[in-house]
Amino acid sequence: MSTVGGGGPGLRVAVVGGGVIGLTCALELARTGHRVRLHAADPPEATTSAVAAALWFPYRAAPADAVLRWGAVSRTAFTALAGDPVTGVTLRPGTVVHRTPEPDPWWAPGVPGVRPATPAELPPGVAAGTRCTLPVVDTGRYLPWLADVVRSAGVEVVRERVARVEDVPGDAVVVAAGLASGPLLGDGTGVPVQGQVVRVADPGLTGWVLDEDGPAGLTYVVPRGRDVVCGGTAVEGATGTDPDPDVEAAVLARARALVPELRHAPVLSRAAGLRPGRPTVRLERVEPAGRPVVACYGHGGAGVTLSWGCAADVVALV
Ligand SMILES: Cc1cc2nc3c(=O)[nH]c(=O)nc-3n(C[C@H](O)[C@H](O)[C@H](O)COP(=O)(O)OP(=O)(O)OC[C@H]3O[C@@H](n4cnc5c(N)ncnc54)[C@H](O)[C@@H]3O)c2cc1C
Repeated sequence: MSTVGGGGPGLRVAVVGGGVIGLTCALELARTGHRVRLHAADPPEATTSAVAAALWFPYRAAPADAVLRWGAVSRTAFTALAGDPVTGVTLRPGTVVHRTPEPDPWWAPGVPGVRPATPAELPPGVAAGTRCTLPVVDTGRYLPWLADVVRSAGVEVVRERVARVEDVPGDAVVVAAGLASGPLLGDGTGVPVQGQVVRVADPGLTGWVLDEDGPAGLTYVVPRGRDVVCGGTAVEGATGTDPDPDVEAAVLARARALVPELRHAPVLSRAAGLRPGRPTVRLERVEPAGRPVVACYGHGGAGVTLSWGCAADVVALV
């Protein structure tokens, strides 16, 4: 066994992908004692992960039972990180809006303290909702922090685009390259789900609002202290990543209708990204004979939400 990366005496493990999934897998593998090299085509700030709001919420990810399990592990991890401001993670109360009565949301078993929203906690014109406190991950701060922790754990980071998994050196390979993972593994079931956000100045909001089924489309408002992320869109099959001014105007109008305090908040920045959609998250050992290849991708609109739970399973599979 030759040496790849820094760290302990375990296997030489290559991780392909340096978004939230690849970084978290690399960290957990290094902490377990493996010698890890991370191959990433782009820096963290140029990934889909950097576009995410990111509220802990299991949006557009399946299967439900595994998603709840991965989500619960991640929620615990983020709750611990929220104690340290440098991580960019905070715990914030908020309301999930229900356009039709939903007394027991499917995701609620993973979240303690879930209760029906009181009328005062509901946005204008909304009849029902669920109230809870969830992690909010400011990816603009979290990803650089995570990348630093990854390097400190002895992971060697290589900025390169992998063309073939077969060519990647190592005793085991983890494919965690988001939308690019399917093509690397001959899996054609992935689909981009384009999402656009606009970030405005935070007028001092205390809570987030999520309206998945709004009459005019998906809407969320996620305050992060230095800004508020307003979204969003979910366009299956669209591949553009340039923010569209008309879409932005519509997103802002919906966000301001839900949270009138945003009416005069100036726009600070904007972004669009491609969620790695897939019928189900793929987390399995795909080449049991010979060296292990572990697939970890297809997290849809919940990659941040599932990151720590999926990384724990990846470690077990490696
Ligand atoms: C508008 C929007 C809002 C969102 N909001 C949330 C939210 O609130 N909560 C939440 O949990 N999730 C949210 N998401 C979803 C979340 O962003 C994704 O699920 C997550 O970023 C997927 O992470 P990933 O690491 O798999 O992929 P990515 O972040 O896309 O990273 C892929 C990595 O692989 C690398 N790569 C690709 N091809 C290769 C190759 N051939 N060789 C080497 N490296 C390669 C890339 O350079 C990159 O480093 C949102 C997404 C969008 C677009």
